[in-house]
Amino acid sequence: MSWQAKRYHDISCGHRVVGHEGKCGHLHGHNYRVHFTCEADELDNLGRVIDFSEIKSKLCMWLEENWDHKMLLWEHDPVANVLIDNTTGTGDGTTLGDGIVLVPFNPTAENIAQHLVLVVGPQQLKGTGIKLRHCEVEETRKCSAVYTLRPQKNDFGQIER
Ligand SMILES: Nc1nc2c(c(=O)[nH]1)N=C([C@H](O)[C@H](O)COP(=O)(O)OP(=O)(O)OP(=O)(O)O)CN2
Repeated sequence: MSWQAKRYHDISCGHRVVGHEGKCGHLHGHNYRVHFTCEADELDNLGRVIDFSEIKSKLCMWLEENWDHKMLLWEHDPVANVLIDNTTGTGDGTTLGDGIVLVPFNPTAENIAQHLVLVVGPQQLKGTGIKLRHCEVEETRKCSAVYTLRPQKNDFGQIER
C-alpha cells in the first residue's frame, strides 16, 4: 500500500533545446508548472504522507531559489559558454552572465522532470523517508512531460518501493 501527496509550483525560466529542428533551438522562455508527487508506504500519526507545506518548503522553494527567473542552459551548449563568463555590463548593474544556470542536460521538459526526480528530490527529502516518485513539467498548459521513479529490486531481489 502506498499514498501520494501532490503539489504544484509555477516558475518562469528561459532555455533553449540544443539541436532542436525548429524554433525551440532559439533562446526563449516558458511559464513552467511543475507538479510534484511525493510517496510514502505509511502515513504519519496525523494521517499524512508529508505536510503540503513541507512539499512547498523543500521542493517548490528549491525551484524558486534556484531556477525561477533564470536561464537554464545545458553545460555543453556553446551559447552558455559565451554567456556564463560574460561580465559585459548592461547599464543597470547586471551583466550578461547574470541569471544563467548551467544544467548537466539538454533542458527539455523530460530532462527537467528526470533531474528533479533523480537529483533534487533525494537531496531535498533526505531523512524524511519520503520519495519524490513522480514529476510532471508543463511547458505550456497544452504540453508536458513526466518522469516516474520505478520501484527497484534490492540485493535480496525484493521490490523496494
Ligand atoms: N517532447 C518535447 N518536445 C518539445 C520540447 C520538450 O521539452 N519536449 N520543447 C520544445 C520547446 O521548448 C518549445 O518552446 C515548445 O514547443 P511548441 O509546443 O512546438 O511551441 P508553442 O508552445 O509555441 O506551441 P504553438 O501551439 O506552436 O504556439 C519543443 N518540443
